Amino acid sequence: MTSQEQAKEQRRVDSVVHQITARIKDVTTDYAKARAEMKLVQENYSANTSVNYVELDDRIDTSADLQQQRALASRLIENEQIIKGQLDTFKDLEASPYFGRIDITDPGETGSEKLYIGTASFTNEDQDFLVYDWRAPISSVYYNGTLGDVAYDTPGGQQLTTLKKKRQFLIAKGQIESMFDTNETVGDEMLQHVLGEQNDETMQNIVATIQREQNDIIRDTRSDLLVVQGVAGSGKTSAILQRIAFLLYHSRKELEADQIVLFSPNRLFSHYISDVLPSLGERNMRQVTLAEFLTQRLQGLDVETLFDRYEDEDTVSQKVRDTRDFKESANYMHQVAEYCQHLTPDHFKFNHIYFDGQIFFNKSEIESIYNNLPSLQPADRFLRTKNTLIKRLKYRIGEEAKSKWVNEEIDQLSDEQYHDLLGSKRLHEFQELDAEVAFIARKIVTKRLRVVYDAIYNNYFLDTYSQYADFMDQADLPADVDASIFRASRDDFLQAIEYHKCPLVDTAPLLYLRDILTGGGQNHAMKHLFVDEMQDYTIAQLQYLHHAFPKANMTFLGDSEQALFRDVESPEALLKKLRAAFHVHRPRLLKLNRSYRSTLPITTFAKALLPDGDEIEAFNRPGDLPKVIMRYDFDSAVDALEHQLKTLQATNGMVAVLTKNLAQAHEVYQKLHRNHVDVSLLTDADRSLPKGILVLPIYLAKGLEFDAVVGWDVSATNFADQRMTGTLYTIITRAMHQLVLISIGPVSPLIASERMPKNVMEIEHELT
Ligand SMILES: Nc1ncnc2c1ncn2[C@@H]1O[C@H](COP(=O)(O)OP(=O)(O)OP(=O)(O)O)[C@@H](O)[C@H]1O
Repeated sequence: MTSQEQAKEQRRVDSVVHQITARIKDVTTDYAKARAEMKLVQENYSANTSVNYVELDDRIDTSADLQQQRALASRLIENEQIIKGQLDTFKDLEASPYFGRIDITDPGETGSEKLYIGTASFTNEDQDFLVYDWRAPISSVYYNGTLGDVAYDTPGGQQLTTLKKKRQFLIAKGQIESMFDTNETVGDEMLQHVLGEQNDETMQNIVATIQREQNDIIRDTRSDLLVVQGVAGSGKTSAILQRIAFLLYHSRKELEADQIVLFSPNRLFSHYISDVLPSLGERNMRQVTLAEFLTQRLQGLDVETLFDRYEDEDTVSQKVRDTRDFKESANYMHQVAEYCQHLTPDHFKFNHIYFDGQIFFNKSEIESIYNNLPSLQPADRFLRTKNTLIKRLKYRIGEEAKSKWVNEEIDQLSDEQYHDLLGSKRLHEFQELDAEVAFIARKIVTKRLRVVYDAIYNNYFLDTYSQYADFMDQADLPADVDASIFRASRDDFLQAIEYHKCPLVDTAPLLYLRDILTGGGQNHAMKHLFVDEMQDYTIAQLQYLHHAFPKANMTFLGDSEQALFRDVESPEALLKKLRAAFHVHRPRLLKLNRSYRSTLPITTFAKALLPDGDEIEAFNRPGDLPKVIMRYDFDSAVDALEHQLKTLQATNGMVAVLTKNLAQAHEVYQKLHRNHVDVSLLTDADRSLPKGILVLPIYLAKGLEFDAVVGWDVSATNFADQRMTGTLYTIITRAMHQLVLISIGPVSPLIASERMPKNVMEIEHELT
């Protein structure tokens, strides 16, 4: 590229930046005005609330007034936020207005048109686009097309054009740092530059360098189930976030950020990705971990997490595993649904409803209400039972209101308490005093019997735990499941419930059963459901999520090779299972085989670990060979670790020691800490990554990446067989630039295998 050409492009950058700066000035003035207006309304609002609050007769007028002011305030807040958002976007554009240029010639035209593409659109006063948003229909030409004729989708249908030139820029602080012309989707020079950088504490957007196959995921608006199998570091998480930004842009009117939910692997991850959408001018979607979601739905129970399960995974027998596999299968969930559909009233596990230690509604009464209803769907019948109970409760409130104690209580009321009970009713609104007293009496009793109402409302009259145990008693077991082990798992469930705990394996079927019988638990407002690290979910859990968000399109992303503590499943087999379980219309499987995160030597090493690692395509970024260090006792292994950490820290920002489980993380952390090494131990409760050296179990590092990684104790004892391949592979692929593995005693057969070429690593034995 000639320097003349670069100077010409720089002049355009200067001109665009100049116009953006001018716009920032205008918008800053608008913002100041919006804030001043907002402040005025707020002051007015608080003055009104304080003056009239105690004057009873003014209450109603004031509240109407207040409501108006509240509405005005929320409009102003919204306005202020929009202006603030614009301002942030323009400030980002001012530093780096665009990253790409395409020259296109439309059919029938002779000359070509230059379009510049950036993170957001910018138009001048004549409404000419100086920068196109990366999500605009025309921008897909930049990501998808090689030079020549290309087609792109627009709301009006497919359009054709000829792509004459594609240019990439790296612009910082208004200066072009480098630019390249490329015929590829996005040229490798640019990627080399971006990927070679040190890790930031949070993830960055990748809009300037989105690859063609990632673009397919991002711009898919057709599929109702999109399953992405992507190797470690292939940009699955990045693709999710850019996809969300894309969907929000394309359905501005119909889709809000909080109608999108992302299930993320852990809380650290939630923090790690939190800056991406704001950097693209969008609000973050909702984020939840599976453990948080289940705990929220099973309030009062301490739900076992996947992390708890990993901790004692080594001790589980094959027979127990078979039972667990059954309970996590689509077949089991199907049996739950069938059971609920065919449940007869005499098999319902109704509970008495108690008040003050006495039975208030007897379960036989509840059963007979249910029994006398026509045979509808279980949930409808349950709802009607609930309504009948509420009616009966109201009747009993009416009766109770006539009793002596209530009258006595009314006599004891102070004026203020009396007014409070009247609520929105006004004094003397009743024609007769008796009516007013009767009203107050009902209020008193209603308040007293609130617990009964709550018990009905919250469906406490159905003992879902016993019901689920009853389901297990009649479940149809597959041949490989041992009846006595299954029976024991039923007893374990009931025993856990006694202690207010719930085994993870039972959560999805239990919730499913509860929802079908009681008609709750479905969120119809959610339009998109994303699951990252899908390989860590069971089919039963995914099926429950589909049930819980029935209107949501689903995007599931994962890497079957990163399944922790279990065997790998092919993506095709998984899609087949999902298809059968979900009854979707437009499923699609996409694969990402190119890995971007790690250097070539690290990816080559990781590939060699996997039986079908050849499918992984490494991005060619140079770096040191991974080091495997063997020591023969814990103390000398820690010495080696300390030494390595010192070296790694000199050239790397984020260094992590990754262990198989929390117990080992504790052990290493304590020893390092005692030796005065500045380290932090991360646990499930942590939400952000501190600076310096980190020690954490691998399951908390899922989805994350570090400049340098030390894999702790990759010995034959710790990583004994192929069931640990996924765990080891996940550890290795967290490293961007440097990787060290330390083994106490002989190294794992997974590393010392025939398949592993010796030239992919540097081995250091302890000299004894
Ligand atoms: N097109 C791209 N341009 C620039 N960087 C990219 C691109 N795709 C991926 N990356 C970078 O590669 C790294 C890995 O991406 P990401 O975390 O999205 O991968 P992943 O498939 O979710 O990984 P894993 O399954 O191993 O957690 C990140 O640093 C990301 O920024």
